[in-house]
Amino acid sequence: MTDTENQPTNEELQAFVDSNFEAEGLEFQNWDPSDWISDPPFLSQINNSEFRNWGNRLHEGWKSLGRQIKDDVRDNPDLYSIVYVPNPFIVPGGRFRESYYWDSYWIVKGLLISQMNQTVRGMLDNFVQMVDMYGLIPNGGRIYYQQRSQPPMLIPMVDLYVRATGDVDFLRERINLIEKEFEFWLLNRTVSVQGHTLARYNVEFDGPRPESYSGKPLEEFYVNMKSGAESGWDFSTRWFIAEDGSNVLWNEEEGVWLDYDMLNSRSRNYFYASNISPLWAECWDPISLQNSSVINRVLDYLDRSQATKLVGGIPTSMENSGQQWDYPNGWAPLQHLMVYGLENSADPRAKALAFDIARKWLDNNFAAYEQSVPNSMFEKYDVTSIGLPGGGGEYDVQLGFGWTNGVVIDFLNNYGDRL
Ligand SMILES: OC[C@H]1O[C@H](O[C@H]2O[C@H](CO)[C@@H](O)[C@H](O)[C@H]2O)[C@H](O)[C@@H](O)[C@@H]1O
Repeated sequence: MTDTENQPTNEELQAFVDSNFEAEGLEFQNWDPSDWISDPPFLSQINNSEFRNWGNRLHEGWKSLGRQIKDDVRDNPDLYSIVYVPNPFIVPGGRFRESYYWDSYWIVKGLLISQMNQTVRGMLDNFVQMVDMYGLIPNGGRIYYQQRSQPPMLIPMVDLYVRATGDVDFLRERINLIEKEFEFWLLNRTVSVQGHTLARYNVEFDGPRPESYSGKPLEEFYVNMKSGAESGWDFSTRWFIAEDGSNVLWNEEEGVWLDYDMLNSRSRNYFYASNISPLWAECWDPISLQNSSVINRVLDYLDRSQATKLVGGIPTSMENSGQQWDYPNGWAPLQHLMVYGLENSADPRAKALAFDIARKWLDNNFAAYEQSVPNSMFEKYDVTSIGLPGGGGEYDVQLGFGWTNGVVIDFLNNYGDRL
Protein backbone atom coordinates (compact mmCIF):
# COMPACT_ATOMS: atom_id res chain seq x y z
CA MET A 1 0.00 0.00 0.00
CA THR A 2 2.92 2.33 0.74
CA ASP A 3 4.35 1.70 -2.73
CA THR A 4 1.07 2.64 -4.34
CA GLU A 5 0.25 5.50 -1.94
CA ASN A 6 -2.85 3.61 -0.83
CA GLN A 7 -4.20 3.70 -4.39
CA PRO A 8 -3.37 0.29 -5.94
CA THR A 9 -4.68 -0.39 -9.42
CA ASN A 10 -6.74 -3.52 -10.02
CA GLU A 11 -3.69 -5.14 -11.65
CA GLU A 12 -1.47 -4.32 -8.65
CA LEU A 13 -4.07 -5.70 -6.28
CA GLN A 14 -4.38 -8.88 -8.36
CA ALA A 15 -0.59 -9.30 -8.40
CA PHE A 16 -0.51 -8.93 -4.59
CA VAL A 17 -3.26 -11.52 -4.16
CA ASP A 18 -1.55 -13.95 -6.59
CA SER A 19 1.78 -13.75 -4.80
CA ASN A 20 0.44 -13.88 -1.23
CA PHE A 21 -2.57 -16.19 -1.30
CA GLU A 22 -3.00 -19.84 -2.25
CA ALA A 23 -5.46 -20.76 -4.98
CA GLU A 24 -9.01 -21.50 -3.88
CA GLY A 25 -9.90 -24.97 -2.63
CA LEU A 26 -6.53 -25.82 -1.05
CA GLU A 27 -8.08 -25.77 2.40
CA PHE A 28 -9.77 -29.12 1.66
CA GLN A 29 -8.62 -32.73 1.51
CA ASN A 30 -10.23 -35.62 -0.32
CA TRP A 31 -13.29 -37.10 1.27
CA ASP A 32 -14.97 -40.34 0.32
CA PRO A 33 -18.18 -40.58 2.37
CA SER A 34 -18.24 -43.93 4.19
CA ASP A 35 -22.04 -43.83 4.51
CA TRP A 36 -22.67 -43.44 0.76
CA ILE A 37 -24.41 -46.51 -0.65
CA SER A 38 -25.27 -47.32 -4.23
CA ASP A 39 -28.93 -47.78 -5.05
CA PRO A 40 -30.62 -46.25 -1.96
CA PRO A 41 -34.24 -47.41 -1.49
CA PHE A 42 -35.89 -44.14 -2.61
CA LEU A 43 -34.86 -44.81 -6.21
CA SER A 44 -37.02 -47.92 -6.49
CA GLN A 45 -40.13 -45.85 -5.68
CA ILE A 46 -39.71 -43.65 -8.74
CA ASN A 47 -41.87 -44.98 -11.60
CA ASN A 48 -40.53 -42.82 -14.40
CA SER A 49 -37.20 -44.31 -15.50
CA GLU A 50 -35.76 -40.98 -16.67
CA PHE A 51 -36.50 -39.43 -13.29
CA ARG A 52 -35.06 -42.53 -11.58
CA ASN A 53 -31.76 -42.18 -13.46
CA TRP A 54 -31.73 -38.49 -12.69
CA GLY A 55 -32.33 -39.19 -8.98
CA ASN A 56 -29.44 -41.63 -9.07
CA ARG A 57 -27.12 -39.02 -10.60
CA LEU A 58 -28.09 -36.53 -7.90
CA HIS A 59 -27.47 -39.13 -5.22
CA GLU A 60 -24.01 -39.66 -6.74
CA GLY A 61 -23.57 -35.88 -6.80
CA TRP A 62 -23.28 -35.72 -2.99
CA LYS A 63 -19.73 -37.04 -3.40
CA SER A 64 -18.63 -34.19 -5.64
CA LEU A 65 -20.27 -31.57 -3.39
CA GLY A 66 -18.70 -33.03 -0.22
CA ARG A 67 -15.75 -31.31 1.48
CA GLN A 68 -13.46 -32.16 4.37
CA ILE A 69 -11.25 -29.42 5.83
CA LYS A 70 -7.60 -30.41 6.11
CA ASP A 71 -5.81 -30.58 9.46
CA ASP A 72 -3.54 -27.64 8.65
CA VAL A 73 -6.56 -25.34 8.97
CA ARG A 74 -7.11 -26.61 12.52
CA ASP A 75 -3.42 -26.18 13.33
CA ASN A 76 -2.94 -22.80 11.62
CA PRO A 77 -6.37 -21.16 11.53
CA ASP A 78 -4.88 -17.69 11.04
CA LEU A 79 -3.71 -18.68 7.56
CA TYR A 80 -7.19 -19.44 6.29
CA SER A 81 -10.55 -17.74 5.88
CA ILE A 82 -12.50 -21.01 6.21
CA VAL A 83 -13.89 -21.77 9.68
CA TYR A 84 -12.36 -25.07 10.85
CA VAL A 85 -14.96 -27.73 11.57
CA PRO A 86 -14.00 -31.37 12.17
CA ASN A 87 -16.66 -33.13 10.11
CA PRO A 88 -17.15 -33.25 6.34
CA PHE A 89 -20.07 -31.29 4.89
CA ILE A 90 -21.90 -30.65 1.62
CA VAL A 91 -21.44 -27.26 -0.06
CA PRO A 92 -23.90 -25.54 -2.44
CA GLY A 93 -21.39 -25.56 -5.33
CA GLY A 94 -19.92 -23.07 -7.81
CA ARG A 95 -18.65 -19.92 -6.09
CA PHE A 96 -20.12 -21.19 -2.83
CA ARG A 97 -17.22 -23.35 -1.66
CA GLU A 98 -18.07 -23.35 2.06
CA SER A 99 -21.06 -24.60 4.04
CA TYR A 100 -24.12 -22.30 4.08
CA TYR A 101 -26.46 -22.26 7.03
CA TRP A 102 -30.00 -22.30 5.63
CA ASP A 103 -29.01 -24.17 2.45
CA SER A 104 -28.04 -27.06 4.72
CA TYR A 105 -31.65 -27.72 5.75
CA TRP A 106 -32.55 -28.85 2.23
CA ILE A 107 -29.20 -30.60 1.80
CA VAL A 108 -29.87 -32.53 5.03
CA LYS A 109 -33.35 -33.39 3.77
CA GLY A 110 -31.85 -34.98 0.65
CA LEU A 111 -28.97 -36.65 2.49
CA LEU A 112 -31.35 -38.39 4.88
CA ILE A 113 -33.31 -39.77 1.92
CA SER A 114 -29.96 -40.93 0.51
CA GLN A 115 -29.46 -42.60 3.92
CA MET A 116 -26.28 -40.61 4.64
CA ASN A 117 -27.12 -40.30 8.32
CA GLN A 118 -23.53 -40.12 9.53
CA THR A 119 -22.77 -37.22 7.19
CA VAL A 120 -25.83 -35.39 8.51
CA ARG A 121 -24.84 -36.05 12.12
CA GLY A 122 -21.41 -34.58 11.42
CA MET A 123 -22.84 -31.51 9.68
CA LEU A 124 -25.15 -30.86 12.64
CA ASP A 125 -22.23 -31.21 15.02
CA ASN A 126 -20.29 -28.66 12.97
CA PHE A 127 -23.15 -26.19 13.38
CA VAL A 128 -23.42 -26.87 17.11
CA GLN A 129 -19.68 -26.22 17.39
CA MET A 130 -20.13 -22.89 15.59
CA VAL A 131 -22.78 -21.89 18.15
CA ASP A 132 -20.27 -22.71 20.87
CA MET A 133 -17.53 -20.67 19.17
CA TYR A 134 -19.48 -17.64 17.96
CA GLY A 135 -22.81 -17.65 19.81
CA LEU A 136 -24.59 -17.87 16.45
CA ILE A 137 -24.36 -19.88 13.26
CA PRO A 138 -22.69 -17.66 10.67
CA ASN A 139 -24.24 -17.10 7.22
CA GLY A 140 -21.52 -19.40 5.81
CA GLY A 141 -18.41 -21.19 7.01
CA ARG A 142 -15.96 -18.31 6.54
CA ILE A 143 -14.59 -16.06 9.26
CA TYR A 144 -15.90 -12.98 7.46
CA TYR A 145 -19.50 -14.22 7.86
CA GLN A 146 -19.35 -14.13 11.68
CA GLN A 147 -21.39 -10.95 12.08
CA ARG A 148 -24.58 -12.34 10.64
CA SER A 149 -26.57 -15.53 10.47
CA GLN A 150 -29.17 -16.85 8.02
CA PRO A 151 -32.75 -18.12 8.53
CA PRO A 152 -32.50 -20.24 11.71
CA MET A 153 -32.79 -23.84 10.57
CA LEU A 154 -30.72 -25.69 13.19
CA ILE A 155 -33.71 -26.89 15.22
CA PRO A 156 -35.65 -28.01 12.08
CA MET A 157 -32.50 -29.82 10.86
CA VAL A 158 -32.05 -31.63 14.18
CA ASP A 159 -35.76 -32.47 14.06
CA LEU A 160 -35.31 -34.07 10.59
CA TYR A 161 -32.31 -36.06 11.81
CA VAL A 162 -33.90 -37.32 15.03
CA ARG A 163 -37.13 -38.30 13.24
CA ALA A 164 -35.17 -40.19 10.57
CA THR A 165 -32.78 -41.97 12.94
CA GLY A 166 -34.43 -42.07 16.37
CA ASP A 167 -31.10 -40.79 17.76
CA VAL A 168 -32.61 -38.89 20.70
CA ASP A 169 -29.29 -39.05 22.58
CA PHE A 170 -27.78 -36.77 19.94
CA LEU A 171 -30.35 -34.13 20.84
CA ARG A 172 -30.06 -34.73 24.58
CA GLU A 173 -26.28 -34.28 24.53
CA ARG A 174 -26.43 -31.01 22.57
CA ILE A 175 -29.65 -29.46 23.84
CA ASN A 176 -27.85 -26.63 25.70
CA LEU A 177 -26.08 -25.37 22.59
CA ILE A 178 -29.18 -25.82 20.45
CA GLU A 179 -31.04 -23.66 22.98
CA LYS A 180 -28.19 -21.17 22.96
CA GLU A 181 -28.76 -20.58 19.25
CA PHE A 182 -32.49 -20.09 19.86
CA GLU A 183 -31.64 -17.56 22.59
CA PHE A 184 -29.40 -15.67 20.18
CA TRP A 185 -32.44 -15.04 17.97
CA LEU A 186 -34.71 -14.17 20.90
CA LEU A 187 -32.20 -11.75 22.42
CA ASN A 188 -30.82 -10.14 19.26
CA ARG A 189 -33.41 -10.42 16.53
CA THR A 190 -36.84 -9.73 18.05
CA VAL A 191 -39.04 -6.66 18.33
CA SER A 192 -42.34 -6.06 20.06
CA VAL A 193 -45.29 -5.19 17.82
CA GLN A 194 -48.81 -4.74 19.23
CA GLY A 195 -47.88 -6.81 22.26
CA HIS A 196 -46.47 -9.64 20.13
CA THR A 197 -42.82 -10.60 19.83
CA LEU A 198 -41.79 -10.75 16.17
CA ALA A 199 -38.46 -11.99 14.86
CA ARG A 200 -36.65 -10.04 12.16
CA TYR A 201 -33.32 -10.03 10.34
CA ASN A 202 -31.20 -7.19 11.67
CA VAL A 203 -27.41 -6.96 11.49
CA GLU A 204 -26.25 -3.82 13.29
CA PHE A 205 -22.68 -3.73 12.08
CA ASP A 206 -21.48 -0.99 9.80
CA GLY A 207 -19.12 -1.43 6.85
CA PRO A 208 -19.80 -3.31 3.63
CA ARG A 209 -20.38 -7.07 3.36
CA PRO A 210 -16.80 -8.39 3.41
CA GLU A 211 -17.57 -10.96 0.68
CA SER A 212 -19.06 -8.36 -1.67
CA TYR A 213 -17.30 -5.05 -1.13
CA SER A 214 -18.85 -2.17 -3.07
CA GLY A 215 -17.34 0.89 -1.40
CA LYS A 216 -20.48 2.97 -0.78
CA PRO A 217 -19.87 4.74 2.56
CA LEU A 218 -23.35 4.71 4.12
CA GLU A 219 -23.77 3.05 7.49
CA GLU A 220 -27.53 2.56 7.32
CA PHE A 221 -27.20 1.23 3.80
CA TYR A 222 -24.71 -1.39 5.00
CA VAL A 223 -26.87 -2.44 7.95
CA ASN A 224 -29.78 -2.91 5.54
CA MET A 225 -27.65 -4.86 3.06
CA LYS A 226 -26.37 -7.20 5.76
CA SER A 227 -29.82 -7.69 7.23
CA GLY A 228 -31.05 -8.57 3.72
CA ALA A 229 -28.22 -11.10 3.39
CA GLU A 230 -29.10 -12.58 6.80
CA SER A 231 -32.61 -13.27 5.50
CA GLY A 232 -31.08 -15.42 2.74
CA TRP A 233 -32.96 -13.26 0.20
CA ASP A 234 -30.07 -11.14 -1.03
CA PHE A 235 -31.48 -9.32 -2.75
CA SER A 236 -35.14 -8.73 -3.43
CA THR A 237 -37.64 -5.88 -3.71
CA ARG A 238 -38.98 -7.38 -0.47
CA TRP A 239 -36.31 -5.31 1.33
CA PHE A 240 -36.35 -2.20 -0.85
CA ILE A 241 -39.75 -0.74 -0.11
CA ALA A 242 -39.78 -0.32 3.66
CA GLU A 243 -38.72 -2.19 6.78
CA ASP A 244 -40.01 -5.70 7.31
CA GLY A 245 -41.61 -7.04 10.38
CA SER A 246 -49.43 -14.98 14.43
CA ASN A 247 -51.69 -12.55 14.36
CA VAL A 248 -49.82 -9.38 13.42
CA LEU A 249 -48.84 -10.94 10.09
CA TRP A 250 -52.25 -12.40 9.23
CA ASN A 251 -54.14 -9.99 6.97
CA GLU A 252 -57.87 -10.54 7.25
CA GLU A 253 -58.69 -8.67 4.05
CA GLU A 254 -56.27 -10.65 1.87
CA GLY A 255 -56.66 -13.92 3.73
CA VAL A 256 -52.93 -14.60 4.04
CA TRP A 257 -49.87 -13.71 6.12
CA LEU A 258 -48.05 -10.62 4.86
CA ASP A 259 -44.80 -8.90 5.78
CA TYR A 260 -45.32 -6.15 8.35
CA ASP A 261 -44.07 -2.59 7.86
CA MET A 262 -43.02 -1.42 11.31
CA LEU A 263 -42.40 2.18 10.24
CA ASN A 264 -45.94 2.67 9.01
CA SER A 265 -47.63 0.04 11.23
CA ARG A 266 -49.34 -1.80 8.41
CA SER A 267 -49.16 -4.93 6.29
CA ARG A 268 -47.18 -4.85 3.08
CA ASN A 269 -49.50 -6.20 0.44
CA TYR A 270 -47.08 -7.90 -1.98
CA PHE A 271 -46.91 -11.49 -3.06
CA TYR A 272 -43.84 -13.34 -1.78
CA ALA A 273 -43.53 -17.11 -1.83
CA SER A 274 -42.73 -16.81 1.89
CA ASN A 275 -46.21 -15.41 2.62
CA ILE A 276 -47.49 -18.88 3.33
CA SER A 277 -44.52 -20.09 5.37
CA PRO A 278 -46.64 -20.09 8.59
CA LEU A 279 -48.44 -23.06 6.99
CA TRP A 280 -45.12 -24.87 6.60
CA ALA A 281 -44.00 -24.00 10.12
CA GLU A 282 -47.48 -24.88 11.45
CA CYS A 283 -47.24 -21.77 13.61
CA TRP A 284 -50.65 -20.23 12.91
CA ASP A 285 -53.32 -20.12 15.54
CA PRO A 286 -56.23 -22.33 14.42
CA ILE A 287 -58.57 -20.95 17.07
CA SER A 288 -58.25 -17.24 16.46
CA LEU A 289 -57.94 -17.73 12.70
CA GLN A 290 -60.93 -20.09 12.45
CA ASN A 291 -59.20 -23.26 11.37
CA SER A 292 -61.45 -24.42 8.54
CA SER A 293 -61.50 -21.20 6.57
CA VAL A 294 -57.78 -20.41 6.70
CA ILE A 295 -56.70 -22.96 4.10
CA ASN A 296 -59.48 -21.91 1.73
CA ARG A 297 -58.63 -18.25 2.14
CA VAL A 298 -54.93 -18.91 1.51
CA LEU A 299 -55.77 -20.97 -1.59
CA ASP A 300 -57.98 -18.17 -2.89
CA TYR A 301 -55.17 -15.69 -2.24
CA LEU A 302 -52.69 -17.83 -4.17
CA ASP A 303 -55.17 -18.11 -7.03
CA ARG A 304 -55.65 -14.33 -7.19
CA SER A 305 -51.89 -13.73 -7.01
CA GLN A 306 -51.36 -15.55 -10.36
CA ALA A 307 -48.20 -17.04 -8.81
CA THR A 308 -49.52 -20.58 -9.11
CA LYS A 309 -50.31 -20.17 -12.83
CA LEU A 310 -46.73 -20.15 -14.14
CA VAL A 311 -45.44 -23.23 -15.96
CA GLY A 312 -42.17 -23.81 -14.10
CA GLY A 313 -42.95 -23.36 -10.41
CA ILE A 314 -43.64 -20.57 -7.91
CA PRO A 315 -41.87 -17.23 -8.45
CA THR A 316 -40.16 -15.56 -5.51
CA SER A 317 -42.19 -12.37 -5.97
CA MET A 318 -44.24 -10.79 -8.76
CA GLU A 319 -41.78 -7.85 -9.16
CA ASN A 320 -39.31 -8.12 -12.03
CA SER A 321 -36.53 -6.00 -10.52
CA GLY A 322 -33.45 -7.72 -11.94
CA GLN A 323 -32.56 -8.89 -8.41
CA GLN A 324 -32.13 -12.63 -7.98
CA TRP A 325 -34.73 -13.03 -5.21
CA ASP A 326 -37.54 -11.67 -7.40
CA TYR A 327 -39.66 -12.60 -10.44
CA PRO A 328 -39.13 -14.59 -12.63
CA ASN A 329 -36.75 -16.62 -10.45
CA GLY A 330 -37.92 -19.61 -8.47
CA TRP A 331 -35.72 -21.10 -5.74
CA ALA A 332 -35.76 -24.66 -4.48
CA PRO A 333 -36.26 -23.82 -0.78
CA LEU A 334 -39.29 -21.68 -1.55
CA GLN A 335 -40.91 -24.39 -3.68
CA HIS A 336 -40.32 -26.81 -0.82
CA LEU A 337 -41.83 -24.52 1.83
CA MET A 338 -44.86 -23.90 -0.38
CA VAL A 339 -45.36 -27.57 -1.32
CA TYR A 340 -45.14 -28.91 2.24
CA GLY A 341 -47.11 -26.03 3.74
CA LEU A 342 -49.95 -27.01 1.42
CA GLU A 343 -49.39 -30.77 1.66
CA ASN A 344 -49.37 -30.79 5.47
CA SER A 345 -52.64 -28.89 5.67
CA ALA A 346 -54.37 -32.16 4.69
CA ASP A 347 -56.91 -30.18 2.62
CA PRO A 348 -57.59 -32.00 -0.71
CA ARG A 349 -57.46 -28.80 -2.82
CA ALA A 350 -54.22 -27.75 -1.11
CA LYS A 351 -52.69 -31.19 -1.60
CA ALA A 352 -53.57 -31.13 -5.30
CA LEU A 353 -51.87 -27.74 -5.64
CA ALA A 354 -48.81 -29.03 -3.74
CA PHE A 355 -48.47 -31.90 -6.22
CA ASP A 356 -48.94 -29.53 -9.16
CA ILE A 357 -46.13 -27.22 -7.91
CA ALA A 358 -43.77 -30.15 -7.23
CA ARG A 359 -44.44 -31.62 -10.70
CA LYS A 360 -43.84 -28.27 -12.46
CA TRP A 361 -40.62 -27.73 -10.51
CA LEU A 362 -39.33 -31.21 -11.34
CA ASP A 363 -40.19 -30.76 -15.05
CA ASN A 364 -38.39 -27.41 -15.08
CA ASN A 365 -35.26 -28.71 -13.27
CA PHE A 366 -35.16 -31.90 -15.36
CA ALA A 367 -35.43 -30.06 -18.69
CA ALA A 368 -32.64 -27.67 -17.64
CA TYR A 369 -30.54 -30.65 -16.57
CA GLU A 370 -31.08 -32.45 -19.88
CA GLN A 371 -30.45 -29.34 -21.99
CA SER A 372 -27.24 -28.24 -20.26
CA VAL A 373 -23.81 -29.51 -21.32
CA PRO A 374 -22.52 -31.05 -19.13
CA ASN A 375 -25.80 -31.91 -17.41
CA SER A 376 -26.16 -29.43 -14.55
CA MET A 377 -28.32 -28.49 -11.62
CA PHE A 378 -28.75 -24.77 -10.96
CA GLU A 379 -29.02 -22.52 -7.96
CA LYS A 380 -32.31 -21.01 -9.22
CA TYR A 381 -34.62 -21.30 -12.26
CA ASP A 382 -36.79 -19.11 -14.46
CA VAL A 383 -40.32 -20.26 -13.61
CA THR A 384 -41.95 -18.56 -16.59
CA SER A 385 -40.54 -21.27 -18.87
CA ILE A 386 -39.42 -24.89 -18.71
CA GLY A 387 -35.69 -25.65 -18.74
CA LEU A 388 -34.00 -22.30 -18.16
CA PRO A 389 -31.82 -21.31 -15.20
CA GLY A 390 -32.61 -18.09 -13.38
CA GLY A 391 -30.48 -14.93 -13.48
CA GLY A 392 -30.12 -11.37 -12.22
CA GLY A 393 -28.44 -10.05 -9.10
CA GLU A 394 -24.77 -9.52 -8.41
CA TYR A 395 -23.27 -12.77 -9.75
CA ASP A 396 -23.89 -15.32 -12.53
CA VAL A 397 -26.18 -18.25 -11.80
CA GLN A 398 -24.21 -20.99 -10.01
CA LEU A 399 -24.12 -24.72 -10.73
CA GLY A 400 -24.02 -27.62 -8.27
CA PHE A 401 -26.30 -27.29 -6.45
CA GLY A 402 -26.84 -28.40 -2.86
CA TRP A 403 -30.36 -27.29 -1.96
CA THR A 404 -31.70 -27.79 -5.48
CA ASN A 405 -30.53 -31.41 -5.43
CA GLY A 406 -31.94 -31.96 -1.93
CA VAL A 407 -35.36 -30.68 -2.94
CA VAL A 408 -35.46 -32.73 -6.16
CA ILE A 409 -34.52 -35.89 -4.24
CA ASP A 410 -37.24 -35.12 -1.71
CA PHE A 411 -39.93 -34.49 -4.36
CA LEU A 412 -38.90 -37.66 -6.24
CA ASN A 413 -39.05 -39.60 -2.99
CA ASN A 414 -42.45 -38.22 -2.05
CA TYR A 415 -44.22 -38.03 -5.41
CA GLY A 416 -42.16 -40.44 -7.56
CA ASP A 417 -44.86 -43.11 -7.58
CA ARG A 418 -47.32 -40.64 -9.17
CA LEU A 419 -45.09 -39.07 -11.81
O1 LIG B 1 -26.45 -20.69 -1.82
C1 LIG B 1 -25.66 -19.93 -0.93
C2 LIG B 1 -26.24 -18.55 -0.71
O2 LIG B 1 -26.12 -17.83 -1.96
C3 LIG B 1 -26.64 -16.50 -1.97
O3 LIG B 1 -26.07 -15.67 -1.03
C4 LIG B 1 -24.66 -15.75 -0.82
O4 LIG B 1 -23.93 -14.90 -1.69
C5 LIG B 1 -24.09 -13.49 -1.46
C6 LIG B 1 -23.18 -12.76 -2.42
O5 LIG B 1 -21.86 -13.09 -2.24
C7 LIG B 1 -23.77 -13.14 0.00
O6 LIG B 1 -24.01 -11.79 0.25
C8 LIG B 1 -24.67 -13.96 0.92
O7 LIG B 1 -24.46 -13.66 2.25
C9 LIG B 1 -24.39 -15.42 0.64
O8 LIG B 1 -25.23 -16.19 1.49
C10 LIG B 1 -28.13 -16.55 -1.66
O9 LIG B 1 -28.70 -15.26 -1.69
C11 LIG B 1 -28.32 -17.18 -0.25
O10 LIG B 1 -29.70 -17.30 0.01
C12 LIG B 1 -27.70 -18.58 -0.24
O11 LIG B 1 -27.73 -19.07 1.09
